[in-house]
Amino acid sequence: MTELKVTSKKGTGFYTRAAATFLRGTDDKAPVPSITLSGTGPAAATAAETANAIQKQGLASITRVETGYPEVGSQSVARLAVTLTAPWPYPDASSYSNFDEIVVESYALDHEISFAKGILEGSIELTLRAVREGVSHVVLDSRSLSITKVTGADGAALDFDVGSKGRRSEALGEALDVQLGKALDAGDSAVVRIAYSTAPDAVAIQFLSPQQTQGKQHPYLFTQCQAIHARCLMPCQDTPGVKSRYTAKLTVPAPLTALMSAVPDDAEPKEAEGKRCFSFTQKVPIPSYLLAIACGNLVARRIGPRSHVWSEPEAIEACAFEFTDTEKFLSIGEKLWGEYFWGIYDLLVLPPSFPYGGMENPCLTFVTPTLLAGDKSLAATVAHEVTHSWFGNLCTNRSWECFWLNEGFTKFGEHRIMGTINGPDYEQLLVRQAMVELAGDVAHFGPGHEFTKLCPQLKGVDPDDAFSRVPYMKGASLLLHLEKLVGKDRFEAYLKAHVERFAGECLDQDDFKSFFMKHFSGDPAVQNVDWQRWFYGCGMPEMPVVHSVLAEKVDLLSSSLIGGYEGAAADLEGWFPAQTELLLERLADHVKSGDAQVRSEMRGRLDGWSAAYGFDRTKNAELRFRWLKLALACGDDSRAEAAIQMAQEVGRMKFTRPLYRALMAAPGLLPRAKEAFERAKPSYHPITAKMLVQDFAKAEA
Ligand SMILES: CC/C=C\C/C=C\C[C@@H](O)/C=C/C=C/C=C\[C@@H](O)CCCC(=O)O
Ligand SMILES: [Zn+2]
Repeated sequence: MTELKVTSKKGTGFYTRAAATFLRGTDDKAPVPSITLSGTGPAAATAAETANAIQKQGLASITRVETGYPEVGSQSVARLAVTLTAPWPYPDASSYSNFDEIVVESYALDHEISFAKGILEGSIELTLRAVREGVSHVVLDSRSLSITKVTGADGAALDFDVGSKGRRSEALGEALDVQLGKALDAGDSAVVRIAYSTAPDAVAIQFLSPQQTQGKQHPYLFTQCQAIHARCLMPCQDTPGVKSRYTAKLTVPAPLTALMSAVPDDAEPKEAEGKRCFSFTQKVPIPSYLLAIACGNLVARRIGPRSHVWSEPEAIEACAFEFTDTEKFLSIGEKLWGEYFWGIYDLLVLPPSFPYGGMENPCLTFVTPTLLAGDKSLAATVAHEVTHSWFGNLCTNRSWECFWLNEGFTKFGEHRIMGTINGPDYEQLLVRQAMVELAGDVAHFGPGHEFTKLCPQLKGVDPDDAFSRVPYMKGASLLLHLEKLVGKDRFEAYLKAHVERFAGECLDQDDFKSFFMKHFSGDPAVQNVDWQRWFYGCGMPEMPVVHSVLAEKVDLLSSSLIGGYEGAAADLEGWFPAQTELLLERLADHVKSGDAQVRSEMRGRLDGWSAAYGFDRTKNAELRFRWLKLALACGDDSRAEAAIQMAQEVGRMKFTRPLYRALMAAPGLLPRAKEAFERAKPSYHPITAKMLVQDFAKAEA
């Protein structure tokens, strides 16, 4: 093991310089397994800061900072495990694009959707602006696109290559490098037009046959671009660090309707020769991950002054009923964070294979049909997506390494909106419930895992692999912590100022911190925030202090049930479904932390609980999912079929992945789970299928 030992009372700068000298002096083909930094100070913080500084200088990729910091003699030692790699040459860990030299200001899409071939065929015209002197090429992200022609503004062909200079990988796809035919000065514009078609197995797109839709008459298509799947749809700078305006023309078979994350140009499409042509404009610059397309037999109902809900005709009444609170969420958001910027706020309820609860596509949030509980009880997801109108869509994370700036702010905002409606005690209940779920995800990765950091490193990593509740709830925990330091009113004023400052821009954790510290400049309350630990520390964050009578009621009932009380329907009278969710989480925690005897005892009580509370009959997907997971954790094989059925019918990964994982973990059920997965695979969205293939590979390894 090659080791650098630095023993000093000096600070981070000293360590960083010493580590940098050491790294530069080594043969860069030989990996350096570890560097040990020892110091008499708080070595843990120093190690984390050093790792961050080394990374920021592009000297090395730090695989992990070990936690533990044992005492060696009188010193506490922090160990940095370092893998020496060539500095990352691109401005974003998840993109090959050279957006530090030239940016896409706007683009125009022109596509025909071919359901027969399972592809989109057409072109994109990019308007570029150089941001450096002498730029002669543009590098775009792409994945499996068939590119037929690349031309400039005058129609003359431009040279291009795909995946050259090692810019091709499983995680990032292939760089499309286009020569502009001249060197641009900073501020100069250029136009590039690319004719291409998408691949039939594009991960961003799911094509559904008529049989897979509710109406069974027409095909359906929808996209999911977050995090880095827009490159399967179009050559683009697929980084949240670049925002562009777009227009689009979509030609689809009649009588289908096309929708996009934009405002339709016309009330009705142009129709001719069995085809319909829709056009759209998104005049607010957005990052590539917010591009979205849907096409199917779709109808709309008005649900508010600026909102419609869209779905297949068979579900439209249920959808219109479920989402009537949308305008309430929007107007609370406006009070808290300022003007709603996007004109319309429509919802599209997708088929069950939609992989997420919701996706904040501007002007047209996509949501899962698992929100249709029939009693509006799961509409908090809409409050979440509405909150993205400010946090994420307007003030955007600069890269996926600071995804928490989208999701942590949004989770905080979602809870605040729901708390404004149902009271602060309810908000605290949601926080408590979300922290339980966060603990589950941290335990799943392991408490020292890179992905448990608020700002993880993602070089060479598929962001889908890093996705968890960490950016959501560790991020929201940081905001709750800061709010506690400065007080609620001052924090609310700060959030408004944050939106004003970063609207239309991108930010990372350093921008966030600088602005926060400037806003509260000189305030002693914020001088001791341990930013390093919040941003780069692994594992669970400090738990927000939660006082919730609603949550206490849950604790009381779960203790009674665990203690042998049989339960009665009246126990849950007047309860919010979120309380019942927490109850089921609590019971599952008890089972997971117990031994075989505990599992068997709890298994024996399941039928009684279901008789009392109707768990086996619930139509609420959140409750059904938790109930089935609890049953599997207890070793109750009699409910395995119901779990398999839910995992097969619902493609929302929040449910599908843990259900399969629970089945895989149950003694003897792995082959049955695998067989069920193989049968259902053709109906899953490609992202869900990809993640499940990985989950099964891990379980079988
Ligand atoms: C630190 C993590 C780094 C990068 C991840 C970035 C994107 C992850 C990618 O997998 C896409 C995520 C899309 C999420 C969309 C909606 C979620 O808020 C839904 C949450 C789960 C659910 O309710 O179903
Ligand atoms: Zn979100």
